[in-house]
Amino acid sequence: MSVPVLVVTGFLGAGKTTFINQLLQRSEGRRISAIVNDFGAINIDAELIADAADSVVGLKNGCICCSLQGDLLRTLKLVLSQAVKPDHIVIEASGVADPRGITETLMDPILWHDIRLDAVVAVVDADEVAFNPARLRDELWRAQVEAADFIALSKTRLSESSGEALRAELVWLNKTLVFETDGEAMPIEALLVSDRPQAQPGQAKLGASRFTSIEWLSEGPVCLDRFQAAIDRLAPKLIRAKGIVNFIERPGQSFLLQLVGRRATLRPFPKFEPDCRLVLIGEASVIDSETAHAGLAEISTS
Ligand SMILES: Nc1nc2c(ncn2[C@@H]2O[C@H](COP(=O)(O)OP(=O)(O)OP(=O)(O)O)[C@@H](O)[C@H]2O)c(=O)[nH]1
Repeated sequence: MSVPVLVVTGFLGAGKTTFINQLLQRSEGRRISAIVNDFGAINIDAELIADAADSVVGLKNGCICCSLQGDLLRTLKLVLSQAVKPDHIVIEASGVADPRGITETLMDPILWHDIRLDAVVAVVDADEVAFNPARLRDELWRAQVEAADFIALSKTRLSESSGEALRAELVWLNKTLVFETDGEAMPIEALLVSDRPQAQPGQAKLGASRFTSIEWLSEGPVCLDRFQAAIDRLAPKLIRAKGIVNFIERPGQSFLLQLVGRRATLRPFPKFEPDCRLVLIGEASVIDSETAHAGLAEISTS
């Protein structure tokens, strides 16, 4: 019997990891292996999912829709070679991935008998679209939504906006299977088993080259005020940042930074990690590694 695969796609910071964690929590005893692709060289998402899934494999430093297609195949083989096969495999695509590259990989003959693409879910950040309606015209955003069988709307409760433009767009794109990620009625049965049409091979894919991912590592804790000031300065140039940091002022406690568009949060991280690591993602035309590192340099200066 082939193992069904659920692909979770969605723009940078849309809420894919959060959604997968919710799904895993409601999976009622199914054995689920997760494959998580972070665009940057540091795989924060794999760590955020680690406790909830049966097994988690992180694929980093590239994108599984293009440069890491081979790695995805090898990882799937590895997951399938476990003593006990999973009931389901969930793949979190990076936020820059065009899902068509992934669905094509899943049809590779070496996996034909072992897995079957079951469904594609696109997580859509309703708050971001309300704030930035131009996102509806973004080619990558559209490719992710168009490839999806289901749309999971995240952050629907963050703003007053009714999300009318978004809903109209989804109807126009013929996306009727829409649900809210933080709604009680997440359609687990539909998400973990469904029939789907074959993807059309040969369509041009929107690669990761539009975005750049910048890593920053620092040994030991940093100064909280300087860190916040640096993030504030860099935020307008970024689409996404995440990482684990710890501060001189809060010994023994690590914090998880999440920045999506204009929203940044810093929350206690359940594990203590002595060093700091951040991934910053932006449009390559807006930010480069040098500018980002210059912006972060002050944090580490004692
Ligand atoms: N209020 C609210 N916040 C959310 C929701 N979904 C996700 N978030 C927050 O949005 C931020 C990004 O969520 P993630 O789940 O890491 O997003 P992602 O799509 O995996 O991000 P990338 O892998 O970097 O593209 C985090 O701070 C989450 O806590 C939601 O439905 N409501």
